[in-house]
Amino acid sequence: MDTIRVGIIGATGYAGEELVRILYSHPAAEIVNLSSKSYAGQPYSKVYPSYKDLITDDCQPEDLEALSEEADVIFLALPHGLASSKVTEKVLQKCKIIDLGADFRLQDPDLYEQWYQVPHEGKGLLKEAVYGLCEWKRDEIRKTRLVANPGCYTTCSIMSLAPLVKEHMIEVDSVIIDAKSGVSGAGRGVSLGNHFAEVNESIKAYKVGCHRHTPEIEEQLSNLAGKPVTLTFTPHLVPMQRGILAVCYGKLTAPATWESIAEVYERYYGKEYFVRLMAKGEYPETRWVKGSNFVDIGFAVDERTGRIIVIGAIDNLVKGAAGQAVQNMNLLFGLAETLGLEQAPMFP
Ligand SMILES: NC(=O)C1=CN([C@@H]2O[C@H](COP(=O)(O)OP(=O)(O)OC[C@H]3O[C@@H](n4cnc5c(N)ncnc54)[C@H](OP(=O)(O)O)[C@@H]3O)[C@@H](O)[C@H]2O)C=CC1
Ligand SMILES: CC(=O)N[C@@H](CCC(=O)OP(=O)(O)O)C(=O)O
Repeated sequence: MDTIRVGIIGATGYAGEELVRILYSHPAAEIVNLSSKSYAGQPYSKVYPSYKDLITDDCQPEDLEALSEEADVIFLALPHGLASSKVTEKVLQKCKIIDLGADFRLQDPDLYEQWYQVPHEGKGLLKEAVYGLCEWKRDEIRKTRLVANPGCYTTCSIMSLAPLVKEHMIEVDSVIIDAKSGVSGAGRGVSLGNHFAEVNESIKAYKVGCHRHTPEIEEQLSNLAGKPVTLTFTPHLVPMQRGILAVCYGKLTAPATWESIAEVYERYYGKEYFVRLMAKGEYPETRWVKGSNFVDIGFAVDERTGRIIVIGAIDNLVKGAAGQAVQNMNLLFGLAETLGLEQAPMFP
């Protein structure tokens, strides 16, 4: 097996660091570049002392074009609005790109500009960008040069709802997603709303009715449904380091039992290594997926109201970011999808 040469831009952020953690042990990958704006010239192990004696390289100033000559794949783990101007045809001719940010996720650039309030500088590349939700898009991912790695809330929500939407088993205007995230979902940058005293022993909803993952979930579910899906998405910040729990409600289009729904989930996910379906009466918890690339999914049918409640749990930094990005890399290079990603969850 040839070694895949990997560059990480934005290596000092939480998603970048999680890429480093996973790729460090990946049997077919070698990290050849760790780029940073603020820490260029400093040892990576000084930014993250957990890598003392493991990674001796310094952070490099960012130079995507030069790096594309050296690397087979480059991960971008930057705030939204930057990747769309950095990824060019010239870069893509030399290497593959996996963008962990949002710039290439929405197919419609107007929708992007409306929700993100920044201009999209790479409109010409949107057509070939593939939304990297591996379990649903693997054939397209294998053929592309540019992967738009999904967001953390979106991964958890879409994975939880997709079989029902695809099979037209829930009303497309009835979906409500009530999701909770650990604080690492907000990144390493310090902000008033995210420091310890502000989040500890409290829980808050935020960006109510206006979170930018709403159009991303709607667009992907609409593609699966073959008609527009509109939904309500409410994110919450909870005092834990990692994890997303998405509790998704929908009105069933026809009466169903737990067993009949379970049969559908089994059909779509029964052979998926990273999807773990719960038994009747069992529901996912973030602590059971922490540090792993698993998506745990459980559900209940409320026969009284005709509603279904589907609950999904992921680690936001793994299946919600770096783990899924490495899963995408494995697909791009024809490797086993699970390579380097078989870590058991960590507990507590
Ligand atoms: N955290 C999460 O759970 C998830 C994050 N994502 C996405 O991944 C991306 C990175 O997120 P995350 O790691 O959390 O964010 P962080 O704030 O932790 O890290 C951001 C990184 O981007 C770099 N950076 C910031 N501004 C600039 C700039 N102007 N030019 C170049 N580099 C810059 C920083 O570099 P430095 O400080 O070294 O200068 C740092 O390495 C985002 O798009 C985010 O939405 C997606 C799913 C989940
Ligand atoms: C807790 C928290 O703040 N989470 C982030 C989502 C992280 C993520 O997935 O962001 P992107 O889709 O932009 O990549 C937020 O709500 O903005």
